Amino acid sequence: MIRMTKAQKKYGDFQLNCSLDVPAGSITGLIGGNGSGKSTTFKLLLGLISAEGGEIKILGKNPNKLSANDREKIGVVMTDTGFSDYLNVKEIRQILKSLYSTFDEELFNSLCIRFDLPEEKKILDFSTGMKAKLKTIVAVTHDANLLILDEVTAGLDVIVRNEILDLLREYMEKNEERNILISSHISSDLENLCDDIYMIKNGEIVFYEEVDELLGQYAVLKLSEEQYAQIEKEYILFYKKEPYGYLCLTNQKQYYLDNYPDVVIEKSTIDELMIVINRGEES
Ligand SMILES: Nc1ncnc2c1ncn2[C@@H]1O[C@H](COP(=O)(O)OP(=O)(O)OP(=O)(O)O)[C@@H](O)[C@H]1O
Repeated sequence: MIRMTKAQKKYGDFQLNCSLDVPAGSITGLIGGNGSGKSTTFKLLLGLISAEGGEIKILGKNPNKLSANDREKIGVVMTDTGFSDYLNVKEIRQILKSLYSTFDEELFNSLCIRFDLPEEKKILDFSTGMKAKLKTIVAVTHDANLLILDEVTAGLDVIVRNEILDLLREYMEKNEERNILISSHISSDLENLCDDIYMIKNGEIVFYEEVDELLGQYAVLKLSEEQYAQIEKEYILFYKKEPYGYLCLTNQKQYYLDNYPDVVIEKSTIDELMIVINRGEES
């Protein structure tokens, strides 16, 4: 559904050079710190900016060649796009009706009721959570095959975040050909939602793995200087110097459990993996 091969874009000192693949039927996460290139990647995919090199395919086409019909099949949430703040839900429903032949008004109405979105209040007076819910409802109510969601959960409390994640799971359950590409810097959101995760740093993909593998086989080892000097480093992917010694990321947790019973091996979350990868060195 999505294939980017060395897609390039330069802004001053920042150089994006991104390759990623999102097959149909999956939820893929793009994770990275501030300014790592997540939004730039999404803008390239949607043809909102043009690439300076590489190849980009979305729904099998170059983003600039997408027809209006193709665009109906893509649901989008971007941080800096959306409807005018002076519109209300009622007016937005009318716009969606004329914009999308596939707009599901019944679903839109029921989701607005479920998420307590008032009909007459201007978006200007919506809270951050209400705006995020509305943007997500818009993305999932025109029968899109693909959702591209940039930081849809940013700035939301844990309850609203979970409501939105549930909505995305329901969207996926309706059709096994659907898929989602979602970016976030809240990795726990992605851990509970995605099938696989790309990590982007300084415009380049530095890491890719399936979430089941990440949670099953990966671990962070906490080593003293002495332990670090002695340990087998073949299965250490990244390491990070700490005041007490080293944090090391491995994808062979069992090997270290079996062979180094004295080493502290933490059951790692994606947040911890991300810190070692982002702040550490490749082994
Ligand atoms: N239109 C632009 N003009 C100049 N520089 C830009 C422009 N858009 C993005 N950049 C730069 O490109 C880099 C990547 O930005 P991008 O918005 O893609 O990061 P991000 O990973 O989405 O960050 P965040 O999580 O903070 O939203 C940053 O250094 C940013 O300043």
